[in-house]
Amino acid sequence: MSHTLLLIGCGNMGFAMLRGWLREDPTLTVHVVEPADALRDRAAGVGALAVPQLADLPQGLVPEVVFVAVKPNLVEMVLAGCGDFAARGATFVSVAAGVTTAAMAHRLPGGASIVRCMPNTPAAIGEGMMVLYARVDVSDAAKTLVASLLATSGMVAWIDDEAQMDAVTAISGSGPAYVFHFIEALTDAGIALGLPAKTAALLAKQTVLGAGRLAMEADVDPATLRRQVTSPGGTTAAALNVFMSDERTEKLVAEAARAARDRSIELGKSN
Ligand SMILES: NC(=O)C1=CN([C@@H]2O[C@H](COP(=O)(O)OP(=O)(O)OC[C@H]3O[C@@H](n4cnc5c(N)ncnc54)[C@H](O)[C@@H]3O)[C@@H](O)[C@H]2O)C=CC1
Ligand SMILES: O=C(O)[C@@H]1CCC=N1
Repeated sequence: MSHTLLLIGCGNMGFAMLRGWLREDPTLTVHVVEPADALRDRAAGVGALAVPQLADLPQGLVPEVVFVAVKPNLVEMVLAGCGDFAARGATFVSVAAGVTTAAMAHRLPGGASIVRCMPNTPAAIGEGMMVLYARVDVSDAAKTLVASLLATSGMVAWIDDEAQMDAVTAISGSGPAYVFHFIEALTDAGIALGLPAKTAALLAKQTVLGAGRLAMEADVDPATLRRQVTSPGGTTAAALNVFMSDERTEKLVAEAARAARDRSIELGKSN
């Protein structure tokens, strides 16, 4: 069934979702509000109807879902201009890190239907991790619609405790950047060991892709998969001795995730 959506903010995350939606379902009508000319053109290029500001949208527009993908400090200001959509029954979905549904509700008419989502940028290729939290007053029909739309961007999971959203942000929201950083480091290591840059980059990317898919599809856990690569006294053991001595990697990753979680909490307090 065809749906009418509104996306406010079409930067990195907004466009990643938009591209996923329209690739999976070209019958969707997606209005976009995005002040930056080049980003509006990019949105129009994948089939959206893009305007610079809310006031430029068609009169009487009835979006079933309003996705808000602006920076956290702008969410409340944007929502303050969306009262008419709430009155027409829209469900609001914010992807902003840290911004609570209570802060959103504060800017919308009473009883507005509000969902919070923590997506990630692999949504652009239908491989996102889309984590959702709905306030108690969101109808089952609205939840089903939001989940089905976001399923076009990847895997959907619900949480029922909004406080967990800060941890979710630290793991899957920011997580792609950690993996990209690892790919950069593995590529640089390959180059340092004498591989041509293109070869090193290909090996690093395909290895991360293949390992991720195997971890997802295998019927054993990642620790078992790791052991299957590690011949006693072999090359992998030599490398893992570096990664694993003093639980170096675990400590580093835990510290990084804590920093992201703490920043998410701070972003919530400053709104
Ligand atoms: N980039 C990522 O991987 C993820 C980002 N998020 C969240 O998504 C939100 C957006 O982040 P990014 O896309 O990375 O930032 P971005 O800066 O790439 O995109 C924000 C967009 O909002 C536009 N904008 C500014 N004022 C506006 C207004 N009044 N009306 C409409 N659009 C306006 C900007 O021109 C910009 O294109 C943030 O709240 C962030 O916490 C969540 C998960 C992952
Ligand atoms: O860095 C950020 O704040 C956003 C939220 C999760 C990923 N990017």
